[in-house]
Amino acid sequence: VLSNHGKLLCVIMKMLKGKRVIVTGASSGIGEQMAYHLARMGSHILITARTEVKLQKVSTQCRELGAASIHYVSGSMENMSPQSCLLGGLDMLILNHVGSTHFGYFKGDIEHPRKLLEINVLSYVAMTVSALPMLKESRGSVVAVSSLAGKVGNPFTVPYSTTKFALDGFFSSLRQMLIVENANVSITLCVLGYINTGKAAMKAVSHVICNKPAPKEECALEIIKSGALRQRELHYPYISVTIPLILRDWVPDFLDALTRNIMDIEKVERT
Ligand SMILES: NC(=O)C1=CN([C@@H]2O[C@H](COP(=O)(O)OP(=O)(O)OC[C@H]3O[C@@H](n4cnc5c(N)ncnc54)[C@H](OP(=O)(O)O)[C@@H]3O)[C@@H](O)[C@H]2O)C=CC1
Ligand SMILES: C[C@H](CCC(=O)NCC(=O)O)[C@H]1CC[C@H]2[C@@H]3C(=O)C[C@@H]4C[C@H](O)CC[C@]4(C)[C@H]3CC[C@]12C
Repeated sequence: VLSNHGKLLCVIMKMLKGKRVIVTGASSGIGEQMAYHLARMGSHILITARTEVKLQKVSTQCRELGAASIHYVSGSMENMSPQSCLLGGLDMLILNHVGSTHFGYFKGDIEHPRKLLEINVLSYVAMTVSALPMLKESRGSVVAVSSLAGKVGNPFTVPYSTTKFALDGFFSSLRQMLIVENANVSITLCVLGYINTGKAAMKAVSHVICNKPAPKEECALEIIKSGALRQRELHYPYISVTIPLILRDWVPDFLDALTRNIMDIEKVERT
Protein backbone atom coordinates (compact mmCIF):
# COMPACT_ATOMS: atom_id res chain seq x y z
CA VAL A 1 0.00 0.00 0.00
CA LEU A 2 1.54 3.31 -1.06
CA SER A 3 1.88 6.18 1.41
CA ASN A 4 0.55 9.59 0.38
CA HIS A 5 4.16 10.56 -0.36
CA GLY A 6 4.55 7.51 -2.55
CA LYS A 7 1.28 8.24 -4.37
CA LEU A 8 2.37 11.85 -5.01
CA LEU A 9 5.71 10.62 -6.36
CA CYS A 10 3.87 8.30 -8.78
CA VAL A 11 1.78 11.22 -9.98
CA ILE A 12 4.90 13.38 -10.49
CA MET A 13 6.62 10.57 -12.39
CA LYS A 14 3.63 10.24 -14.74
CA MET A 15 3.57 14.04 -15.21
CA LEU A 16 7.23 14.11 -16.26
CA LYS A 17 7.38 10.90 -18.32
CA GLY A 18 8.20 11.87 -21.91
CA LYS A 19 8.40 15.58 -21.01
CA ARG A 20 11.20 17.73 -22.47
CA VAL A 21 13.29 19.24 -19.65
CA ILE A 22 16.42 21.42 -19.61
CA VAL A 23 18.55 21.42 -16.44
CA THR A 24 21.40 23.94 -16.30
CA GLY A 25 24.38 23.44 -13.99
CA ALA A 26 23.90 19.66 -14.09
CA SER A 27 27.50 18.42 -14.12
CA SER A 28 27.57 18.24 -10.31
CA GLY A 29 25.68 19.03 -7.13
CA ILE A 30 21.93 19.52 -7.04
CA GLY A 31 21.66 19.82 -10.83
CA GLU A 32 23.31 16.45 -11.36
CA GLN A 33 20.82 14.85 -8.96
CA MET A 34 17.90 16.52 -10.75
CA ALA A 35 19.09 14.99 -14.01
CA TYR A 36 19.13 11.52 -12.42
CA HIS A 37 15.61 11.91 -10.97
CA LEU A 38 14.30 13.06 -14.36
CA ALA A 39 16.03 10.13 -16.03
CA ARG A 40 14.26 7.70 -13.67
CA MET A 41 10.98 9.44 -14.60
CA GLY A 42 11.63 8.84 -18.31
CA SER A 43 11.98 12.49 -19.37
CA HIS A 44 13.74 13.84 -22.45
CA ILE A 45 16.65 15.71 -20.83
CA LEU A 46 19.13 18.35 -21.94
CA ILE A 47 21.84 19.29 -19.45
CA THR A 48 24.34 22.15 -19.53
CA ALA A 49 27.56 23.11 -17.72
CA ARG A 50 31.13 24.08 -18.65
CA THR A 51 32.93 20.77 -17.99
CA GLU A 52 32.24 18.43 -20.91
CA VAL A 53 33.80 15.32 -19.36
CA LYS A 54 31.47 15.64 -16.35
CA LEU A 55 28.46 16.16 -18.63
CA GLN A 56 29.40 13.01 -20.52
CA LYS A 57 29.50 10.99 -17.29
CA VAL A 58 26.14 12.38 -16.13
CA SER A 59 24.67 11.67 -19.57
CA THR A 60 25.82 8.05 -19.47
CA GLN A 61 24.30 7.61 -16.03
CA CYS A 62 21.02 9.22 -17.18
CA ARG A 63 20.85 6.81 -20.14
CA GLU A 64 21.31 3.86 -17.76
CA LEU A 65 18.63 5.21 -15.41
CA GLY A 66 16.01 5.30 -18.18
CA ALA A 67 16.00 8.78 -19.70
CA ALA A 68 13.79 8.91 -22.83
CA SER A 69 16.70 10.84 -24.36
CA ILE A 70 19.71 12.76 -23.02
CA HIS A 71 21.75 15.50 -24.67
CA TYR A 72 24.22 18.03 -23.32
CA VAL A 73 25.56 21.45 -24.29
CA SER A 74 28.87 22.44 -22.70
CA GLY A 75 29.98 26.04 -22.29
CA SER A 76 29.92 28.96 -19.88
CA MET A 77 26.57 30.64 -19.36
CA GLU A 78 28.36 33.98 -19.61
CA ASN A 79 28.40 33.54 -23.38
CA MET A 80 26.03 30.65 -24.07
CA SER A 81 23.58 31.12 -26.93
CA PRO A 82 20.22 30.01 -25.46
CA GLN A 83 19.14 28.84 -28.91
CA SER A 84 21.81 26.11 -28.76
CA CYS A 85 19.82 24.52 -25.96
CA LEU A 86 16.32 25.01 -27.33
CA LEU A 87 15.61 22.44 -29.99
CA GLY A 88 12.24 20.91 -30.77
CA GLY A 89 10.03 22.10 -27.99
CA LEU A 90 10.25 22.39 -24.21
CA ASP A 91 8.04 21.57 -21.23
CA MET A 92 10.23 22.59 -18.26
CA LEU A 93 13.25 24.88 -17.92
CA ILE A 94 15.20 24.38 -14.68
CA LEU A 95 17.72 27.19 -14.19
CA ASN A 96 20.18 25.97 -11.57
CA HIS A 97 23.78 26.93 -12.48
CA VAL A 98 25.73 29.29 -10.25
CA GLY A 99 29.06 31.07 -10.48
CA SER A 100 31.76 30.59 -7.88
CA THR A 101 31.73 32.98 -4.98
CA HIS A 102 33.63 33.62 -1.76
CA PHE A 103 32.11 33.10 1.67
CA GLY A 104 33.35 36.07 3.69
CA TYR A 105 33.24 39.83 3.94
CA PHE A 106 32.74 41.75 0.66
CA LYS A 107 35.79 43.98 0.27
CA GLY A 108 34.54 46.07 -2.63
CA ASP A 109 35.81 44.15 -5.66
CA ILE A 110 33.13 45.37 -8.08
CA GLU A 111 34.19 42.94 -10.82
CA HIS A 112 33.02 39.93 -8.80
CA PRO A 113 29.35 40.99 -8.47
CA ARG A 114 29.46 42.15 -12.10
CA LYS A 115 30.54 38.67 -13.29
CA LEU A 116 28.18 36.93 -10.89
CA LEU A 117 25.25 38.99 -12.19
CA GLU A 118 26.10 37.78 -15.70
CA ILE A 119 26.21 34.12 -14.68
CA ASN A 120 23.53 33.97 -11.96
CA VAL A 121 21.00 36.48 -13.33
CA LEU A 122 21.37 37.69 -16.91
CA SER A 123 21.88 34.20 -18.30
CA TYR A 124 18.70 33.11 -16.44
CA VAL A 125 16.86 36.03 -18.06
CA ALA A 126 18.25 35.23 -21.53
CA MET A 127 17.38 31.52 -21.27
CA THR A 128 13.88 32.33 -20.03
CA VAL A 129 13.22 34.89 -22.78
CA SER A 130 14.34 32.41 -25.46
CA ALA A 131 12.33 29.55 -23.95
CA LEU A 132 9.07 31.43 -23.39
CA PRO A 133 7.55 30.91 -26.89
CA MET A 134 8.02 27.13 -26.55
CA LEU A 135 6.78 27.12 -22.94
CA LYS A 136 3.66 29.12 -23.91
CA GLU A 137 2.95 26.52 -26.60
CA SER A 138 3.41 23.59 -24.19
CA ARG A 139 1.88 25.41 -21.18
CA GLY A 140 5.12 24.55 -19.45
CA SER A 141 7.13 25.68 -16.43
CA VAL A 142 10.18 27.71 -15.49
CA VAL A 143 11.98 26.71 -12.27
CA ALA A 144 14.63 29.14 -10.95
CA VAL A 145 16.89 27.85 -8.19
CA SER A 146 17.58 30.53 -5.62
CA SER A 147 18.56 30.67 -1.97
CA LEU A 148 17.64 31.90 1.46
CA ALA A 149 20.42 34.37 0.69
CA GLY A 150 18.08 35.76 -1.98
CA LYS A 151 15.39 36.55 0.57
CA VAL A 152 17.34 37.42 3.73
CA GLY A 153 20.59 39.40 3.72
CA ASN A 154 23.71 37.64 4.94
CA PRO A 155 26.99 39.36 5.94
CA PHE A 156 29.18 36.78 4.20
CA THR A 157 27.46 36.35 0.82
CA VAL A 158 26.98 39.96 -0.35
CA PRO A 159 27.63 39.53 -4.13
CA TYR A 160 25.89 36.12 -4.21
CA SER A 161 22.87 37.49 -2.30
CA THR A 162 22.70 40.43 -4.73
CA THR A 163 22.22 38.01 -7.61
CA LYS A 164 19.69 35.82 -5.80
CA PHE A 165 17.58 38.82 -4.71
CA ALA A 166 17.59 39.87 -8.38
CA LEU A 167 16.12 36.49 -9.37
CA ASP A 168 13.18 37.14 -7.02
CA GLY A 169 12.60 40.52 -8.63
CA PHE A 170 12.72 39.20 -12.17
CA PHE A 171 10.72 35.98 -11.76
CA SER A 172 8.09 37.41 -9.38
CA SER A 173 7.44 40.22 -11.88
CA LEU A 174 7.52 37.90 -14.90
CA ARG A 175 4.94 35.67 -13.15
CA GLN A 176 2.61 38.69 -12.86
CA MET A 177 3.21 39.64 -16.49
CA LEU A 178 2.34 36.13 -17.66
CA ILE A 179 -0.84 36.17 -15.56
CA VAL A 180 -1.90 39.47 -17.12
CA GLU A 181 -1.14 38.02 -20.56
CA ASN A 182 -3.16 34.86 -19.75
CA ALA A 183 -0.06 32.89 -20.73
CA ASN A 184 -0.28 29.52 -18.96
CA VAL A 185 3.41 29.24 -18.01
CA SER A 186 4.22 28.62 -14.32
CA ILE A 187 7.15 30.23 -12.53
CA THR A 188 8.61 28.47 -9.48
CA LEU A 189 11.28 30.14 -7.33
CA CYS A 190 13.18 27.62 -5.19
CA VAL A 191 14.39 29.15 -1.93
CA LEU A 192 17.01 26.75 -0.60
CA GLY A 193 18.86 26.54 2.69
CA TYR A 194 22.13 24.72 3.28
CA ILE A 195 22.47 21.67 0.98
CA ASN A 196 25.15 19.00 1.21
CA THR A 197 26.71 18.74 -2.25
CA GLY A 198 30.00 17.41 -0.94
CA LYS A 199 32.00 20.02 -2.84
CA ALA A 200 35.16 21.50 -1.36
CA ALA A 201 33.52 24.93 -1.29
CA MET A 202 30.71 23.55 0.87
CA LYS A 203 33.17 21.91 3.23
CA ALA A 204 34.97 25.26 3.47
CA VAL A 205 31.91 26.81 5.12
CA SER A 206 30.73 23.81 7.16
CA HIS A 207 32.82 24.86 10.19
CA VAL A 208 31.09 28.24 10.21
CA ILE A 209 27.43 27.29 9.64
CA CYS A 210 25.91 25.61 12.68
CA ASN A 211 22.98 23.79 11.08
CA LYS A 212 23.38 20.44 9.30
CA PRO A 213 23.14 20.53 5.47
CA ALA A 214 20.20 18.75 3.82
CA PRO A 215 20.73 15.92 1.30
CA LYS A 216 21.18 17.00 -2.34
CA GLU A 217 19.17 14.03 -3.63
CA GLU A 218 16.04 14.96 -1.67
CA CYS A 219 16.53 18.64 -2.47
CA ALA A 220 16.68 17.84 -6.19
CA LEU A 221 13.46 15.82 -6.03
CA GLU A 222 11.66 18.59 -4.14
CA ILE A 223 12.70 21.12 -6.81
CA ILE A 224 11.31 18.89 -9.59
CA LYS A 225 8.09 18.28 -7.64
CA SER A 226 7.57 22.02 -7.02
CA GLY A 227 7.96 22.72 -10.74
CA ALA A 228 5.66 19.88 -11.79
CA LEU A 229 3.01 21.06 -9.30
CA ARG A 230 3.44 24.65 -10.57
CA GLN A 231 4.14 26.02 -7.05
CA ARG A 232 5.06 29.72 -6.81
CA GLU A 233 7.84 29.01 -4.32
CA LEU A 234 9.63 26.04 -2.77
CA HIS A 235 11.14 26.48 0.70
CA TYR A 236 13.61 23.66 1.36
CA PRO A 237 14.52 22.59 4.03
CA TYR A 238 11.12 23.90 5.14
CA ILE A 239 11.88 24.88 8.74
CA SER A 240 15.35 26.35 8.25
CA VAL A 241 14.09 28.53 5.39
CA THR A 242 10.65 29.52 6.61
CA ILE A 243 11.67 30.63 10.11
CA PRO A 244 14.22 33.27 8.92
CA LEU A 245 11.60 34.53 6.42
CA ILE A 246 9.08 35.04 9.24
CA LEU A 247 11.72 36.66 11.46
CA ARG A 248 12.80 38.95 8.60
CA ASP A 249 9.29 40.36 8.31
CA TRP A 250 8.22 40.37 11.95
CA VAL A 251 11.30 40.46 14.20
CA PRO A 252 14.27 41.76 12.16
CA ASP A 253 16.36 42.66 15.21
CA PHE A 254 16.07 39.09 16.48
CA LEU A 255 17.10 37.83 13.03
CA ASP A 256 20.25 39.97 13.21
CA ALA A 257 21.05 38.42 16.61
CA LEU A 258 20.25 34.95 15.25
CA THR A 259 22.68 35.43 12.33
CA ARG A 260 25.41 36.07 14.88
CA ASN A 261 24.49 32.80 16.61
CA ILE A 262 24.10 30.50 13.61
CA MET A 263 27.42 31.62 12.19
CA ASP A 264 30.68 31.51 14.01
CA ILE A 265 31.73 34.98 12.89
CA GLU A 266 35.20 34.81 14.41
CA LYS A 267 35.86 31.69 12.31
CA VAL A 268 34.76 33.51 9.13
CA GLU A 269 37.13 36.35 9.84
CA ARG A 270 39.95 33.82 9.91
CA THR A 271 38.95 32.19 6.56
N1 LIG B 1 24.64 24.01 -2.02
C1 LIG B 1 23.93 24.84 -1.24
O1 LIG B 1 24.05 24.87 0.01
C2 LIG B 1 22.94 25.77 -1.86
C3 LIG B 1 22.81 25.90 -3.26
N2 LIG B 1 21.87 26.77 -3.76
C4 LIG B 1 21.70 26.94 -5.20
O2 LIG B 1 21.54 25.67 -5.83
C5 LIG B 1 22.06 25.74 -7.18
C6 LIG B 1 23.03 24.59 -7.39
O3 LIG B 1 24.04 24.74 -6.39
P1 LIG B 1 25.10 23.56 -6.10
O4 LIG B 1 24.58 22.27 -6.60
O5 LIG B 1 25.51 23.69 -4.68
O6 LIG B 1 26.31 24.08 -7.02
P2 LIG B 1 27.54 23.28 -7.63
O7 LIG B 1 28.71 24.21 -7.53
O8 LIG B 1 27.63 21.91 -7.07
O9 LIG B 1 27.10 23.17 -9.18
C7 LIG B 1 27.04 24.33 -9.95
C8 LIG B 1 26.77 23.91 -11.37
O10 LIG B 1 26.83 25.06 -12.21
C9 LIG B 1 27.79 24.86 -13.23
N3 LIG B 1 28.44 26.15 -13.50
C10 LIG B 1 29.25 26.86 -12.68
N4 LIG B 1 29.66 27.98 -13.28
C11 LIG B 1 29.08 27.99 -14.53
C12 LIG B 1 29.13 28.88 -15.64
N5 LIG B 1 29.87 29.99 -15.61
N6 LIG B 1 28.40 28.57 -16.75
C13 LIG B 1 27.67 27.45 -16.80
N7 LIG B 1 27.58 26.55 -15.78
C14 LIG B 1 28.29 26.83 -14.66
C15 LIG B 1 28.77 23.83 -12.67
O11 LIG B 1 29.38 23.08 -13.68
P3 LIG B 1 30.78 23.51 -14.37
O12 LIG B 1 31.72 23.91 -13.28
O13 LIG B 1 31.18 22.24 -15.09
O14 LIG B 1 30.44 24.62 -15.29
C16 LIG B 1 27.81 22.93 -11.89
O15 LIG B 1 27.21 22.01 -12.78
C17 LIG B 1 22.70 27.14 -7.31
O16 LIG B 1 21.83 28.02 -7.98
C18 LIG B 1 22.90 27.59 -5.86
O17 LIG B 1 22.88 29.00 -5.72
C19 LIG B 1 21.06 27.52 -2.94
C20 LIG B 1 21.18 27.43 -1.59
C21 LIG B 1 22.12 26.55 -0.95
C1 LIG C 1 30.06 29.38 -0.27
C2 LIG C 1 29.08 28.67 -1.20
C3 LIG C 1 29.46 28.90 -2.68
C4 LIG C 1 30.72 28.13 -3.00
C5 LIG C 1 30.99 28.18 -4.49
O1 LIG C 1 31.39 29.19 -5.01
N1 LIG C 1 30.75 27.04 -5.17
C6 LIG C 1 31.06 26.94 -6.58
C7 LIG C 1 32.47 26.41 -6.77
O2 LIG C 1 33.13 26.10 -5.78
O3 LIG C 1 32.87 26.33 -7.96
C8 LIG C 1 27.64 29.16 -1.05
C9 LIG C 1 26.72 28.43 -2.09
C10 LIG C 1 25.35 28.33 -1.41
C11 LIG C 1 25.51 29.17 -0.13
C12 LIG C 1 24.53 28.89 1.00
C13 LIG C 1 23.12 29.20 0.59
O4 LIG C 1 22.86 29.74 -0.47
C14 LIG C 1 22.10 28.94 1.64
C15 LIG C 1 22.42 29.71 2.93
C16 LIG C 1 22.10 31.19 2.69
C17 LIG C 1 22.39 31.99 3.97
O5 LIG C 1 22.09 33.35 3.70
C18 LIG C 1 23.87 31.85 4.37
C19 LIG C 1 24.19 30.38 4.59
C20 LIG C 1 23.88 29.49 3.37
C21 LIG C 1 24.03 28.04 3.85
C22 LIG C 1 24.86 29.80 2.22
C23 LIG C 1 26.35 29.62 2.64
C24 LIG C 1 27.29 29.85 1.45
C25 LIG C 1 26.95 28.90 0.30
C26 LIG C 1 27.17 27.46 0.77
